[in-house]
Amino acid sequence: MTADSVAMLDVRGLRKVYQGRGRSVEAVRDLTFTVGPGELVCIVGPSGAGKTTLLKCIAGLLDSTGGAVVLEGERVTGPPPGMAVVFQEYGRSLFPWMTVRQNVELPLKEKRVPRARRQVLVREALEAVGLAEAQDAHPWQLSGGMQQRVAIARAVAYEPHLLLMDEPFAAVDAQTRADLEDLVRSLWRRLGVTVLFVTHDIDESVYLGQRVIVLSDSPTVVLEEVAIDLPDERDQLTTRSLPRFAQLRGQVYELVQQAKSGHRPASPAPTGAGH
Ligand SMILES: Nc1ncnc2c1ncn2[C@@H]1O[C@H](COP(=O)(O)OP(=O)(O)OP(=O)(O)O)[C@@H](O)[C@H]1O
Repeated sequence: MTADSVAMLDVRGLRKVYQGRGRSVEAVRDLTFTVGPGELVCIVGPSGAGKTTLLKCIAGLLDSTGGAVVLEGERVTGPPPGMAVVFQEYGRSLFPWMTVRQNVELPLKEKRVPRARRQVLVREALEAVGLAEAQDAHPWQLSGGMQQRVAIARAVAYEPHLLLMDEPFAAVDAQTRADLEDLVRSLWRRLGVTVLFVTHDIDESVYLGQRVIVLSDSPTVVLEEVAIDLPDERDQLTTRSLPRFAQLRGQVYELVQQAKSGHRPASPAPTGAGH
């Protein structure tokens, strides 16, 4: 990103301390990073690193203790209109009593999109994820991978500026996962949406991302950012067998191992938030 371009997402000195009865847990210590418009950025980190905490703060679902999340120049203080989230638990994110079409349409009704436009957006989104035929089915009649595609269609139909994905493919089988990864890449390239994708899968982060942000263990800071200089045209077989893919995977793997053993960056990331 150039210095004068406006960040789509600006996370500045983010800190989150959970307060319990007589006990506090510092989950996120000091996170600073930006995501430019149209970028696809992956975040990896060891289990418990605070990835979900970070995403909830970005999505405005959780108040931070310090620092700021700024989306398109506006500080996030609650769920922002320009954002959609796809969670890991597709089973719980779709309403079982609604059809596929109704599930995809629901957020558009809440956004007060006129009926005719809603129909176009729903149809296009279901076509984009290959589920046009299943629009009258109920989620429980579909496989796990298909349900997750409905969740992706719902997010895409909403026309978000920023799409947040929280380990969205952790619960599907390997073959479905590969298909869904390709679906995300093709939607991203076609729609020009900005994507922030959280995963614990190192291969997935390298395959998908233009950039991988590696988090330390909790209390979390950014350990390192790795630029993924693989060709934009990616496919599961060719890309994953490139020597450069193996190098990048090795580099990210090494960083995640360091994170697990408690390694912190040599000089702390600038907080810009004065704490
Ligand atoms: N509501 C809560 N109250 C207290 N501590 C919490 C709460 N939620 C999370 N934590 C703690 O904050 C830290 C980060 O948790 P978080 O779930 O964000 O990590 P994660 O990277 O998403 O983990 P995983 O990869 O295992 O899903 C952990 O130490 C966790 O125990």
